[in-house]
Amino acid sequence: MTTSASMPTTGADASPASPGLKLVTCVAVALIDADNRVLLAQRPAHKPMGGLWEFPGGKIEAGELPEAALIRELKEELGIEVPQRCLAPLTFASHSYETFHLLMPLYICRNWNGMVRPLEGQTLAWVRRDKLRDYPMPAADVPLVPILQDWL
Ligand SMILES: Nc1nc2c([nH]c(=O)n2[C@@H]2O[C@H](COP(=O)(O)OP(=O)(O)OP(=O)(O)O)[C@@H](O)[C@H]2O)c(=O)[nH]1
Repeated sequence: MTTSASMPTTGADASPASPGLKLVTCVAVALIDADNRVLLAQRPAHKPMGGLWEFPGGKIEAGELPEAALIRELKEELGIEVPQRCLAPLTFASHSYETFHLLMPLYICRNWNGMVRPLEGQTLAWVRRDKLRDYPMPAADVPLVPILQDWL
């Protein structure tokens, strides 16, 4: 089989052996600044997977399109306005956690309006390509990092 940099990756535990696992659809973005750095946000300590670093985004609500959900989350979390045309799909995560299966498209975006601010008290970091591995991430995100690094 031929592989490509943008080939989606599937978590090792994602298999039909996990029937009944709730499917959670979430959407996330790698925001890339003028210095080619990527924005990561640290999950608050009190939340599941607290302390890990993730791409900004969140759950898609019922009846919501993925891009609309992402635009909404970026406004709520970071105070930025992202035109839909500035969101380009990169890859996706499909990963079984213990209590749910996460399906998460990952977009990339280089252009937005406004200044990125941590509106939910989250810690933010602008991370260079070769430092991405220094930031512990949720298991679903681990296979996304080399795809993003190839692209950067
Ligand atoms: N935004 C985001 N979520 C991720 C990433 N990787 C990953 O496993 N997730 C998981 O996807 C789900 C995202 O939903 P969320 O951000 O709306 O949920 P949450 O647990 O932070 O809070 P909430 O349940 O109060 O809304 C969480 O379970 C989160 O751990 C990622 O890179 N970005």
